[in-house]
Amino acid sequence: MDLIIAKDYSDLSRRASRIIASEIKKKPDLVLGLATGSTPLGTYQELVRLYREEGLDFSRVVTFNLDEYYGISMDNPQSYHYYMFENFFKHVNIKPENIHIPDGMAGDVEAHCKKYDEEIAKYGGIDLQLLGIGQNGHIGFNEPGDELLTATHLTNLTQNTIEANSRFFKSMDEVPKQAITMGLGTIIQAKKIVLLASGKNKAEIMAELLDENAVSTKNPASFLLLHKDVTVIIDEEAAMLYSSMSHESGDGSLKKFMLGKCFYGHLNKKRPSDHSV
Ligand SMILES: N[C@@H]1[C@@H](O)[C@H](O)[C@@H](COP(=O)(O)O)O[C@@H]1O
Repeated sequence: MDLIIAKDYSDLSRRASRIIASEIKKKPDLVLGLATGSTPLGTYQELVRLYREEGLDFSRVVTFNLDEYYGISMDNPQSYHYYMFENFFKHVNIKPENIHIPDGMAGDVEAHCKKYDEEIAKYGGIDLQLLGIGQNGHIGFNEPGDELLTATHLTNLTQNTIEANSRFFKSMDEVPKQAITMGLGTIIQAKKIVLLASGKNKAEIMAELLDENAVSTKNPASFLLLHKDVTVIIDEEAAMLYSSMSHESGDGSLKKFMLGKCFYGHLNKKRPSDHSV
């Protein structure tokens, strides 16, 4: 796992978009896994800018979104369909037939989920998966619990997630209580993963993820520690607890981060104390 500590949200968004752009240039028919929430918004804006100003070509890119609320239709402004079209798809030259998002109104959910995974497999799996993280460690809508499911499935949202996501809705009652999400297996099979976290409200979960070096179903994102190509990009606010804990280790080294390398992106150089494994 590589860790990049970006200066702020704009820096984080630029860095994430550059990684995605470089993968598209290497493989124009990239299979791109996409996330929603507020964190990737800046990344989408940057990608749109790269399309407009630098001709980044999405015409052969295939996308699969991580998740969708269950019980709301795609024209509902709170749906992830709506979000993706408004914030990204309608601004670039992606082909509608190359866009895949779980259907929140699917009648036979089980069959729909199965088909979603089959479709991903048909394209040879996801090349690059973009991820945000919930304050409770959820990725997609894989919530902490006693077990985590591997395949795409219908899931119940935890109270913590319902509360966190209620900021996008008029009232708590309107927040869907269920969602369709890719499973941990689908996510972890992506060839490359980029996880983004921004802001103080992600500091605790990021410290837990980066400092503990342990895998637990209580923190679904911890399974990313097992993946060989994960880049975590966080801004200084989200790194707040992680950095200070590490710096308090005495010699100023980021010694707890043993599984990969830490890179202070905005300083434009590796710190002498950084670990590379
Ligand atoms: N299902 C999405 C996740 O994929 C996302 O990572 C999370 C964090 O959202 P935000 O970036 O707004 O903090 O929100 C939702 O629950």
